[in-house]
Amino acid sequence: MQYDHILVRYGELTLKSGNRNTFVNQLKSNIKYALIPLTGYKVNANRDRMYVEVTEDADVEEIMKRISKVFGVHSVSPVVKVEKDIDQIKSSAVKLARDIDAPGVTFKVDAKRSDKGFPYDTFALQQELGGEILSNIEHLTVDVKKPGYKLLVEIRSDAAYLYSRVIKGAGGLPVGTGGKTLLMLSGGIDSPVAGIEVMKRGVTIEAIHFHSPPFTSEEAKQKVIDLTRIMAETTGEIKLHLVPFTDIQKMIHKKMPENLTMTSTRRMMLKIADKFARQIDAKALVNGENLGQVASQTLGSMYAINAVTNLPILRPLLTLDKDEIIIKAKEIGTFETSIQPFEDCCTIFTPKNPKTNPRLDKVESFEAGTDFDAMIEEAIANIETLTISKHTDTKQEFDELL
Ligand SMILES: Nc1ncnc2c1ncn2[C@@H]1O[C@H](COP(=O)(O)OP(=O)(O)OP(=O)(O)O)[C@@H](O)[C@H]1O
Repeated sequence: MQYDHILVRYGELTLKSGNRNTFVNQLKSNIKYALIPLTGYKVNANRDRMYVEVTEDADVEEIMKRISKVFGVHSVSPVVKVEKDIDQIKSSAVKLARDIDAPGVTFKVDAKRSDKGFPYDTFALQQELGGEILSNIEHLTVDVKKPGYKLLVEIRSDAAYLYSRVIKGAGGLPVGTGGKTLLMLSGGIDSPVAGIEVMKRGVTIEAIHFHSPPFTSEEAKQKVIDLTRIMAETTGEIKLHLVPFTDIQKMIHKKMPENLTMTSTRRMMLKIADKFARQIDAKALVNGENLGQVASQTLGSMYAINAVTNLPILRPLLTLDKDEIIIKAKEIGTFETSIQPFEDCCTIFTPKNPKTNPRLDKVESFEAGTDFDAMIEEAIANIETLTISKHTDTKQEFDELL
């Protein structure tokens, strides 16, 4: 069957009646971005739903797959649009039914009529179309209770729409409608998943990454670029801020007792993220922390680390098990990149026995002996910012260039 439109149903947008136009426009622009560089489509949006008109040579399956991954999309269906004329509707219904025709297959016609002026009510329409299909197609039989296929017909004000498939969308809200956050992005499994989770609620992210060359490699930096690129696939460009962290890490190791270096490292990262978030007008920080997973993520550690900021910290993975996070990382496509073995600055400087319940007053008094604030200012002044989109070179392409 040749489909001429893809019907896009909105998710929670229905709840946001006040800002509906803003939401719809943002979703439209996010969908257009997700479809680059495909051709053969035109996106038409109205307050209730979106129709993407597709030409005969368009790759309808790929277009649907991409749209279904955009946050704010509840579901998509490939549809045939015809005039509200019973003969045209019948002929399209038969064509659709031919696609599912096979021995033993059952079906049911489900009609909806928002145009009450249409001469057939839903029951009569179902009868007409069911009868037409049965008399034209060899194998199909009707089963109204448990049909193998549903053939859906909607009679709306502008036209009639027919379809049989409903593909689940990503849900959530369109990215760009919920303010800005700063994601603390390591090269690990968790933080990219945390970023995607908050984007699902409509917020935009910029990412901040701490690296310590020459202790961390170019490959480790490229890995973070690759992760950002995957996150940017359906959501638009993401700014990635790379903070030179070597001097601060060296100083921490020189001045702090070994078992407090990890706590202090996290506090310095958070101080920088806090200051920088304010500069870019981000209203919250996001990280991939998970309660109890490692020494820095016990309640005691979080208390001592968190004390340096009063910005909200969003921790969307806080209560998940590692295997649940891995499933999500595989779904969004970051897992394979995250497990590449290039070391992060925290891994390299990890102390043998980090304190799992560090005392805040002790950490603060040790830190007070060093002018970390000046070093923090310097690190922020030397941040390198990259704008990453789905067109940014991947590590593989980057390697091929060398
Ligand atoms: N080098 C870094 N740059 C930016 N943020 C970082 C960095 N290292 C850690 N973080 C932040 O701190 C969080 C906890 O990091 P940690 O390495 O302790 O745990 P993790 O559970 O292994 O997380 P991940 O898998 O994201 O690395 C990360 O999820 C991330 O948000």
